[in-house]
Parts: sequence; C-alpha cells; structure tokens
Amino acid sequence: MSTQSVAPRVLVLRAPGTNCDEETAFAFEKAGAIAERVHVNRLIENPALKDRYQILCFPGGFSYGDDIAAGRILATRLREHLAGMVDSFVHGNGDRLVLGICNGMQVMMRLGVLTEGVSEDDQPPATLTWNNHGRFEDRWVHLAVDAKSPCVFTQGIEKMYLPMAHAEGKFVARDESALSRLRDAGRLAVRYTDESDAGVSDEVLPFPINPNGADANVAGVCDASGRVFGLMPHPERHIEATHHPFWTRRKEQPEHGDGLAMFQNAVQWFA
Ligand SMILES: NC(=O)CC[C@H](N)C(=O)O
Repeated sequence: MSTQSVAPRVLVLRAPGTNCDEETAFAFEKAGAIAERVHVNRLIENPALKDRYQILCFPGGFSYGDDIAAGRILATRLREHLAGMVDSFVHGNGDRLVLGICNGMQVMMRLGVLTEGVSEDDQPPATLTWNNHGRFEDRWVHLAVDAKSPCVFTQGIEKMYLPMAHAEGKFVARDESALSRLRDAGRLAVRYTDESDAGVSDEVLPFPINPNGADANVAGVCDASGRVFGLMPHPERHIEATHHPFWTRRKEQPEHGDGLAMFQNAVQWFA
C-alpha cells in the first residue's frame, strides 16, 4: 500500500469512440481524487505523462467503433506503443491501481491483465464475447460481491444496483479448470444476482438476471493482487441517489448512489 497522503491522480484514458470519460472523471473527483482525461495519442507522443498518475482508468464506450471486436484495437495500440505504461500500472512497484469499466474491461481482457497467471500455456483462460441474445442490452442489474475477493475496489461492498449497457459482455472461461482457479482466488469479484440478495452463485442464472449468459454470472474480474479490476456494469452511472431509476418512489434516499463506494475505495487505498 502507498504511503502517499495527497489525493491520488487518475488518468482517464480516452480514445476515438470513448463516451463515458466525463462521468468517470466526475465519479473519481466526487470520491476525492484528481482526474484528468487524456487521449491515447497524447500518451503515445509523450509516454512520460504516465508518471503523473497513480490510477489508470479505461472508461466505457465504443473505442475505435468496436471494430474487429470490442476493445481489440485500443488493446493492440496499447500493446504496440504503451506496453511500458500498462506494465508500470499493472505491475510496477505494486503501488498503483487500474480500473476498467465496460469497454475498459473489454480492453483489459484483450490485454490479458485481468486473467494473468491462470493459464499454464499462452492461451487466454477467459474472454468476453457476444451476449447470448446477440444484441446490445441496456438495463439495471443486481450485483453480488465475492466477500473473499482481494479486489481493492469492492472492499466492504456486499451488493450493488448498477446499469449495464453492452453487446459483447458475456464472460466465458476456457474450461472448468480456468474458471475454478479464478473463482478460488476470489478473482470473480462481482457477479450478477437476483433481487433477493441471494449472493454469489456459480450456477448460470436466467435472463434478465444474468443479462448476457456469462459463465458463473461473472460481471467483474480482478488480478491476483486485487489492484487491477475490470467490470462490465457502470458504477459511474450510479453516483447520485437520484440516478436510481425509482428514486422518486423511495421513502428514504441514501446519501449516494451504489457506484460511488468503488471510487471511494480506490481513493482510500492511498490514504
Ligand atoms: N458501454 C460500453 O462501454 C459499451 C461496450 C461495448 N461497446 C459493447 O457494446 O460491448
């Protein structure tokens, strides 16, 4: 853990087609961080820019139009031009955080940083593919957090109600052994669940509870350290209590929306 006491600085990485960078920067700022939106081309011109930041965030959207596969082109650009930057956040001295939201998680899956250390060969142990019904799906989902997960972002959170909005968000493990390795290490940190707060379930739940058909209802995955995390739902879209779809019908308003705690956890980690 870092000994730094000032507000952490967040690099919210933009690329052509990114569309959640403003909201994501707002969420980090509301949680007490200093967030800057930086275009990938500025980083390629000047990779030393990365040294200003303690948190790297890949926001949601349609980077490079989701061409080839969602997240593929941005991941390839990062691998070709900014591998050192990615490595310094993911590994480095272990004193930085990485968060990917939706298209950001897709980029991180393509980079392999969320499932590192699981395969014994060079084949990816898991991927994200098209939702079962083959369409873009936009709806609010109930999520359960794996209490034994090392994920820095979900500490102290049991459940969340967040919007999801994606076409290529179905988590698929290569085989049962890859899935159980990830699960046993608490790396399948966030799962779709039903309204009854049933908690984490490995049995695939029906649509629309599990909106895409993901193996073990996986909605978010972290690395072995818990510092590197990606999720398909959008915490930055539920920051204020009034973002909740039924806020006018609730008797009591919570202080914040469910998504804020994840950003607060990230800031807290540097305190
Ligand atoms: N909200 C998003 O980030 C969208 C992710 C991606 N473009 C998809 O549809 O799968």
